[in-house]
Amino acid sequence: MVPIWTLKDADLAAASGDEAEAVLKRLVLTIREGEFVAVIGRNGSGKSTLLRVLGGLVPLRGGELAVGGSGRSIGMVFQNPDAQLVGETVYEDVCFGLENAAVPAEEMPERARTALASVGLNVAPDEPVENLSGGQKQLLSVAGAIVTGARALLLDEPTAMLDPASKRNVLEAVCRLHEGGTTVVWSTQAMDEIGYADRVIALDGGRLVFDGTPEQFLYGDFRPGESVDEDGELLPCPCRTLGFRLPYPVEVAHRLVRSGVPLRTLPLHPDQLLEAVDSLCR
Ligand SMILES: Nc1ncnc2c1ncn2[C@@H]1O[C@H](COP(=O)(O)OP(=O)(O)OP(=O)(O)O)[C@@H](O)[C@H]1O
Repeated sequence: MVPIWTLKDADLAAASGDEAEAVLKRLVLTIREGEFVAVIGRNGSGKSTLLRVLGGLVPLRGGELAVGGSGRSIGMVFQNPDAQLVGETVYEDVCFGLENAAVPAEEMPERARTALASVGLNVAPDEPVENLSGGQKQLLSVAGAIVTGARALLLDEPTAMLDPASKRNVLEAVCRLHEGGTTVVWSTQAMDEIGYADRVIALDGGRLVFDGTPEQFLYGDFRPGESVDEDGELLPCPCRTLGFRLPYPVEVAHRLVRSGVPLRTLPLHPDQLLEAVDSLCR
């Protein structure tokens, strides 16, 4: 797969420039065409900064960033939608990116309608942006990022303000784009979202502390069908070691395995857990 972003020893200081304040520290990372990368970490760990660096919004202080392939055709969603919404109305805002991308005027209404529908933003196109709720603004900013058909998306906690149904709409819309080949970098605090990615990277104090698959992050070295010591701890895995909470279905799976239930798959989502339990009962 073609590399899109390659970071070598990337360093970035906070505004003070003090080494102790560094926000990215010697980061070595390559993100390739077609990947769906979930970026996780506590508040202040450097997730937004990393996305801004990849998006070319913040220059590095040290090290290198090479950008290739579809890294030049990106759609971005900022953590705070107010920092990115520019139109007075919903329609104007979602068309802004289309104008910049020189999309013919006659194509705009249909493309805008499709993008708004795909994230499930059900408001009138002439609704003033200032009347939208925080979550509706977040949906609008996701629609604005995907409307141009960008081949790479940088999404900074795009579901942080969304209700469960809207969160699902956005996840499904982004998963559909990923299935069509779009590269996705998605930062999140929500552990239940990382199972949609095919790669997880974890940051801690600006350093990369994990880089692997969701299964490795959530189940460590455990393999389906293996048994564990019933008196032992839950399965050791980077998610727990790094102090994050397991997603609920994964925690249930860990407990089932510890109780001697021979799960044949490693569920990441609630429906996969149901399927895994169902298959044991058949
Ligand atoms: N413009 C800025 N000026 C100075 N320091 C900054 C700036 N932006 C971020 N920082 C610092 O960089 C560090 C990483 O911040 P960043 O926003 O990247 O973290 P994050 O992981 O996205 O956090 P959160 O989950 O709270 O959004 C923090 O210590 C923060 O104080």
